[in-house]
Amino acid sequence: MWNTDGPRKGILQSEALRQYILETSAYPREHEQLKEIREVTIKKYGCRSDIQIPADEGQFLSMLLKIINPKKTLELGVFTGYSLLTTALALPNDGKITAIDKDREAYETGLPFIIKAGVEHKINYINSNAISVLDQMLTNGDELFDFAFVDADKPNYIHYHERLMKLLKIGGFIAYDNTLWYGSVAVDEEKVHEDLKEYRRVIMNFNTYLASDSRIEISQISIGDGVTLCRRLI
Ligand SMILES: C[S@@+](CC[C@H](N)C(=O)[O-])C[C@H]1O[C@@H](n2cnc3c(N)ncnc32)[C@H](O)[C@@H]1O
Repeated sequence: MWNTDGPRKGILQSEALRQYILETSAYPREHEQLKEIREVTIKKYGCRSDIQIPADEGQFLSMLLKIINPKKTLELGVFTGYSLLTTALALPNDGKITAIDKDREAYETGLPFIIKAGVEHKINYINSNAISVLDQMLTNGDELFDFAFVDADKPNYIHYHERLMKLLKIGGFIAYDNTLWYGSVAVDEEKVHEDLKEYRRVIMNFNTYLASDSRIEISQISIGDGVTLCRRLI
């Protein structure tokens, strides 16, 4: 099925199928406070709310975390906290998440629901530019992470990856969001809407970069807007 208008015109992507997955399996099982974050985000940010991860991706992330059972995790790109609350709920009681974002107002929009869910004690929120925080962690020689979820500015993904290769334990995982860029990666550039072109190139370059990185194994998953899961081997 093809979208017929808007910035995703001509992109092979089934909105109907996506809606089916959300309504049949994701929304009926969505945690009450995740639903509240989703709704308050739509109310405050309108169309821009679609930068938060969708409910089905949240449930995938939650299951993945329960399998990995990490104690120390990192999130780059929090926005109003949908993926953050998902992670905090999935972590064991002694698990911690360091969450970095430069937009405090967005974080504070979702914070009342994180508090209501009773998991704020697992969160260390840092209101800053992610690259400078990672550089500071490298300088400090901080304890290594078991898991990282990356959903911040796409042009920095390669820079995040190089830092995370030093900040992640061997055997640890990184999940990169948006690695299919609304499906545009699979469409010829001339058919892609102008609004998607710049980051399409950035994401395609990043995907090629990851595919040739022998320090990791990877699996690219078509959920949400695409997630690439990496495991550090060396
Ligand atoms: C796609 S949104 C994150 C969505 C979030 N994971 C969720 O589930 O709602 C991207 C976020 O990255 C943040 N961001 C972008 N560039 C950043 C940077 N250089 N350092 C820190 N945060 C950044 C933005 O402020 C924005 O809140």
